[in-house]
Amino acid sequence: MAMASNHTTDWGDPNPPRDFFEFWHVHREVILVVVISFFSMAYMIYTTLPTRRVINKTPKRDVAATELASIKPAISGDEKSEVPLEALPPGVVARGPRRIKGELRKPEATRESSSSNSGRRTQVLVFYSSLTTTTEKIANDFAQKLSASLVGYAAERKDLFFAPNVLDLAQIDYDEYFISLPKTADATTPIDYFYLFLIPSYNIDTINDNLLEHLQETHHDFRIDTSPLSGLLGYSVFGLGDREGWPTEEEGFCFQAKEVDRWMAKLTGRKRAYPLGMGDKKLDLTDRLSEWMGGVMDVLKLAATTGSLGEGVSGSGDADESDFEYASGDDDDEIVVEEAAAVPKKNGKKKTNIDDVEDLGRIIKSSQAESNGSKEPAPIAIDFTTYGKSNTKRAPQPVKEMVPKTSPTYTALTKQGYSIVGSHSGVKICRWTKSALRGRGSCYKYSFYGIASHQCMETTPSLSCSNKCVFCWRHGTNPVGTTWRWVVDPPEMIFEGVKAGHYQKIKMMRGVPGVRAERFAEAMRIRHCALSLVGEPIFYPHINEFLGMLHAERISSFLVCNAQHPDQLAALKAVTQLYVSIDASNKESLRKIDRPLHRDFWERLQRCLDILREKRFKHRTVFRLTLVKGFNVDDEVEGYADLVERGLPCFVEIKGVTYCGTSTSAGAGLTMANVPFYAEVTEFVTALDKKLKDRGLDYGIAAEHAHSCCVLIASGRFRVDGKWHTRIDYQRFFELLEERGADGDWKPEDYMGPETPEWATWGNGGFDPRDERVDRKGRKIEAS
Ligand SMILES: Cc1cc2nc3c(=O)[nH]c(=O)nc-3n(C[C@H](O)[C@H](O)[C@H](O)COP(=O)(O)O)c2cc1C
Ligand code: SF4
Repeated sequence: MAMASNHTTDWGDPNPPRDFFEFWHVHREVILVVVISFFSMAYMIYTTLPTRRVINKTPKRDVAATELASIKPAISGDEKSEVPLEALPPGVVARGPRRIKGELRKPEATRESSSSNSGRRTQVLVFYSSLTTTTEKIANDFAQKLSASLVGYAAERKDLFFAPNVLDLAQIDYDEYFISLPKTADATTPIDYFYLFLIPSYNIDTINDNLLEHLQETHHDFRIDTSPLSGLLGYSVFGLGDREGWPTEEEGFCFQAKEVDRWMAKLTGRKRAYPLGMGDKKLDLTDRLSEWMGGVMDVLKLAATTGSLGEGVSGSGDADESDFEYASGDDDDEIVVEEAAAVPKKNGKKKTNIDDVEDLGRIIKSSQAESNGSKEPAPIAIDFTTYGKSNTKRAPQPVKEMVPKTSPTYTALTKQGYSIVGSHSGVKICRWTKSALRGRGSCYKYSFYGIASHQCMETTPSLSCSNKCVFCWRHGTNPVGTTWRWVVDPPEMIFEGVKAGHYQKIKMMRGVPGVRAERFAEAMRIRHCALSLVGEPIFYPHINEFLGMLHAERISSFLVCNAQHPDQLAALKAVTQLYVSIDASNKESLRKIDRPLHRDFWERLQRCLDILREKRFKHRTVFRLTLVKGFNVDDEVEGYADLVERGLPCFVEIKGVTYCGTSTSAGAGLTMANVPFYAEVTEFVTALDKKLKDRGLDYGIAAEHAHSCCVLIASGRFRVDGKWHTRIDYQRFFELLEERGADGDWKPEDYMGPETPEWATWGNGGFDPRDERVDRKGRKIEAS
């Protein structure tokens, strides 16, 4: 009976159980239901809060619970265009009990549309530390200049800034600025804060250490959001140091500014508005500072106008921020063995083979609908590469776009980071450009020819090509064809479009950890153009006009072609350096490796070599050999020597194919095993050099870039008094061009540059000593 009564007990039982176990036994079902319901409700409430990281606790540091200091709005909303900058009263900072909370990132909506009634103002705070007063003076002077510049801008744009406040880090309470943002008493005048830091470095104990400790502790304090300053509009740091005592960054030059920059990235959750600047007070402080200030001003105006830092590759607030590295495999025209690029799924089917002529038909069809709706008359198709009989019976076809926006090719290319310009051109920034911006090394073309990688634009006016090379890492994305059968975009449009695309991508690097302000500023002036991205640049019917536009802006041109378009090659006007890719030394090997669409591919290659031979006293001509083990290395040295003898190029670049990824390339069976070791590349180069010498040809091994597995053989024409001069005098090239015109008469020797730096010459590795060596994860590599 007792048992039965226990089972039937409920909240109304007049005989409640006497001990805990009895109670549990009797009420367990009800208790469980209540407990589960409670937790479910709590969870639901928690997950629907606007921000999940609200911590309603006082931070570990004591914060005085005083009234908020009141602040008069600087101006009323309707007066804003006439009222000058007004200094923010020092009492602006909040002193009340603090509710530390994280913030969701603001939507990147432009402020312009709402600025008239938002009444937001931007307050720049210039923090500095100083022991021997250099930075103090600079900070005050800097703030004055900034203020003057903002007054002008505010008058123009009706956006008002408060006058910058200069704050000595030795005098302020860090809690007020670095645990949360200063708050204003007047909620109707919301203020956006922008922090600037001027930090000298000291390897002795100074106030800098307190600041750094504070930033670090705040980031690690579990009671505070890891990015409590994410509401900042932006921040940027400038370091002062002395290279006399601390010559390099590794030896401590500006080390504390770098640290402040790093911790602020974490605390602000990626709000680095402009790259870290650094100046040496005895050498270049004025130049570097004004450069940095110029950049900061531009970003400030943008941020104040739009409420955001604009598009960008975000920096990182996470623990690995200094190790942030990009996925590689996007080096310029490097040939890379990698996983075949997957074209987006269509009807659930993944397409991994290449777009070929049949695919083009499909692309054309898909774009047909688009152009049918257009009222524009279709441009006339140009077929300039095929000289076969024309099919007179075929009905005239409307001309289509090579890469229409709706095509899978477009989607795949943009996913890979290309900006497609018009309907057949592309631009992308290569990993060396990114690397050079961060002082982590430039591409081999810097070592060999003095190309500044951070000022180099990589582009192509034709995404289409006439080969299907087994190692092409654009498999599945680039269209192919033997004839130009597409709409032809005007060169002006391509030129403006690729420049805009390039600059936009550079700007996106602004917040990336490690980007140097100095290089960033330089990168905003393109000096070189590598026409080699993907596809075949001379396929584009207006390539000469396009080159003329580059040169008119004093942008050098390195043009790479695939030795399949002899007529276009012959008609090519001046370029700074002209490349022909030689992917194999004999017909069979070339067929296997390049899988050319032209039936007379070998004859075309031979004709191209003859043209190059003719041009060698006009252009700097280069053979590019890409070594793919198992395809074009073994037993081919003799054949390559024959080709060199035939074309007599100024230079022969020999490069091992690059590996990136794990699987085979487009069914061609390429794996890591096809990537030669550097020792194998050098062995091949030595053998080729010997063969050339045996034939009495004046060539020698001039330079190397072991990092990219690349070696340069040069003609004796570029050896002066026993020293190699493989670099280019770009200034002289443009002078010659401007004096004598694109068809003018001059020789490559006329714009031969200075001596190849010793570190780049054969036997010395080729790594620029100014740069820091890091591995793929960004870890420093010690010099061996
Ligand atoms: C004791 C001492 C230590 C220094 N340590 C470094 C250092 O580690 N790295 C660096 O780049 N500069 C270092 N400097 C150079 C200062 O950062 C540089 O002179 C700076 O301009 C000083 O700014 P201030 O006059 O505002 O204090 C040091 C200078 C002194 C006097
Ligand atoms: S030449 Fe220019 S595009 Fe090519 S790898 Fe170097 S920096 Fe990049």
